[in-house]
Amino acid sequence: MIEVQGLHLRYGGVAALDGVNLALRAGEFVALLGASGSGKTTLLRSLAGLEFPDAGQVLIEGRDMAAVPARERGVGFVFQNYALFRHMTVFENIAFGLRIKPRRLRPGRAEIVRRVEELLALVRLPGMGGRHPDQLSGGQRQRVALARALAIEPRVLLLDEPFGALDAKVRKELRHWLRGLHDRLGLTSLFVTHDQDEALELADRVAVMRDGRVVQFDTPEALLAAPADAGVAGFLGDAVPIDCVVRDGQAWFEGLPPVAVAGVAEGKAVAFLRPVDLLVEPGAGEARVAAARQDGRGVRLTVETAGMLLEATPAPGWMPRRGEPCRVTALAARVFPA
Ligand SMILES: Nc1ncnc2c1ncn2[C@@H]1O[C@H](COP(=O)(O)OP(=O)(O)OP(=O)(O)O)[C@@H](O)[C@H]1O
Repeated sequence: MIEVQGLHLRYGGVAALDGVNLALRAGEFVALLGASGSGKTTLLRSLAGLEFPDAGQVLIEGRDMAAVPARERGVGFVFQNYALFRHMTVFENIAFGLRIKPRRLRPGRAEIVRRVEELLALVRLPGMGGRHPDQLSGGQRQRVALARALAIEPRVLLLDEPFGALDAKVRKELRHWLRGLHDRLGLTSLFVTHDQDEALELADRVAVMRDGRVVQFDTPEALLAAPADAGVAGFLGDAVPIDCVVRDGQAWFEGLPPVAVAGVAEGKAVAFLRPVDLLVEPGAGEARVAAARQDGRGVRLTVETAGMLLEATPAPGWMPRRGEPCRVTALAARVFPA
């Protein structure tokens, strides 16, 4: 559906894209995840036809986009803080998406009214067409921006941190709603975020970018279970890196029992452990409860062992008390040579 092959783009001395390869299937919702400056926005803008790569190819539905201008790519685009036209009403903002269509595809006036009403209903803002952007909440404004992007009936939707500026609760609501809309409309979507929770929760597959490249492209489950390298492991799943030594098929730690590892070279290594990987039981052991509190998700536990503070998971039914001695077992670890 969307194929990116060997994409390179330099800004002066900086390789913003350094050989990007990525292939999205029709109907997929893919998150593009990466640290600031890893090239996410540049990749999205290249797909939209707003940047021109130095080398490589972008194919959409098998067609090479090199000579296809942005407005003819059939791609809808939503940015973070998408500047709606402030002097225009919501209706006019959305209609703009239709009016910029090439002349031969541009609908007539009555059709535009009908389509805008339909889009307002779709983004759950019926009857709001007469308002100006400054009379809307941030979440409502982003939905207008989405309606404007959807006005051209794109097959492909590109979203660059569309909810980045909104508070956590609204953001969470909108992302689930967006995922539903994507499914209903049968879109193929690429969603930029630097929020791993957002990526892992929403996407069918996640492309992790670093230094202008896609370093791993996988399902959320596969990314968490088998990160491609230490960089990806450290970026995902709240994992903490802990030094260890690999010997006889096990990783040996200070202050933790060894964990079986397969296929890692013997010698110094670094293990990434998430809170769910560390099971803590009450009773005499090397570790101590450093902090424990209950919240809506269960018990949040921090243990101290060998001078390290580690977030961990308490054994079922146990409410740990601060200072209590305990034993920590690592259930799994992702280990890479140091
Ligand atoms: N117009 C530009 N001129 C010069 N350098 C640029 C330009 N746009 C981006 N860059 C550089 O290209 C690299 C990739 O930038 P890009 O905006 O694609 O990253 P990003 O992953 O989207 O970052 P963020 O999460 O901060 O938005 C960065 O090093 C950035 O400084």
